Amino acid sequence: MSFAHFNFTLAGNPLDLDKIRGILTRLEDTIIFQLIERAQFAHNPRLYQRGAFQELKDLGFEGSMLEWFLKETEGFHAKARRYTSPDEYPFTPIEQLPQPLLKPIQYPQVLYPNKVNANPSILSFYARSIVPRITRQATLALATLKRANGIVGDEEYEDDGNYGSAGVIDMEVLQAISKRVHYGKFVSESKFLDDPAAFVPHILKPNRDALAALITKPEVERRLLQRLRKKALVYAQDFAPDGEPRGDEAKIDVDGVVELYENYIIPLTKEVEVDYLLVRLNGLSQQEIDDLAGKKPSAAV
Ligand SMILES: O=C(O)C(=O)C[C@]1(C(=O)O)C=C[C@@H](O)C=C1
Repeated sequence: MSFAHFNFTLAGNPLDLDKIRGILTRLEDTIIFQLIERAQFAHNPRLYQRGAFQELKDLGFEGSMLEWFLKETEGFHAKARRYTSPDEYPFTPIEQLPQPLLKPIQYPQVLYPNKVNANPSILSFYARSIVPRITRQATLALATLKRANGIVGDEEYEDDGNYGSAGVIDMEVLQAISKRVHYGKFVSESKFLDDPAAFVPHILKPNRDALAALITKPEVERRLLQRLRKKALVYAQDFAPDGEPRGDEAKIDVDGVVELYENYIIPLTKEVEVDYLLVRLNGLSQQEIDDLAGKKPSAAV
């Protein structure tokens, strides 16, 4: 017997909102720890620039080194059927990835069929805003070291040459953020089924702002940001051999982690929720839509 199909929701009702929020909370830990890992290295902007490495151009690859890492790694993961799971989304266009070698798993159809994919936005904000922010300390330390060793006037002070190490961590951060953001579809389906009549008119119109207002829960966001700051403060501590906190400089810019959630991860999750709702009635008959529009809410969320 295989339990693989339970993994993406840990069994039970996959649309239980508390359970989905539990998955989002667990992913906070993953994201914070991976950002701490990435913060050890300098910015290394060449990783994110298209065509920065002649070696890749010689291979006929036009994208950035990070995109190359993603394509190669996701190619391998695709063979192990990673992207057949409803909560896994590759950054490389799926048609450029190999077919799974393993037989597909028959996942229960929980989400309404859709093509919503926020990965291009995630990749762009991560490279443009997140990496420079969380690597600032490491980059400054590198510049100081280079200056102390007489390497002055070096424009590449943000570059420590650890492209492999930094890029591998980047991929892990990106995959965790992507999973988190695309869980918005499960959140959205759960909210929709809870009170379809509230959503149907705004989907038919369509009215993004009204849908965004329906899915937004300010108190949940407020508590999330509060919890995230506390977690980041604890995880960012260094410990002495006897287990006492050292009180040194934090291993990560805690404000940077909170801003990442506030300015990018939560807004993008909401965008995915709204985008998903906008296609939620596609292909349904008028009768089916009327039935949904006439349904009573099951419980307050
Ligand atoms: O928990 C929810 O209800 C969600 O929709 C998820 C989320 C989030 O990204 O964390 C997004 C929108 C809500 O305002 C609250 C939280």
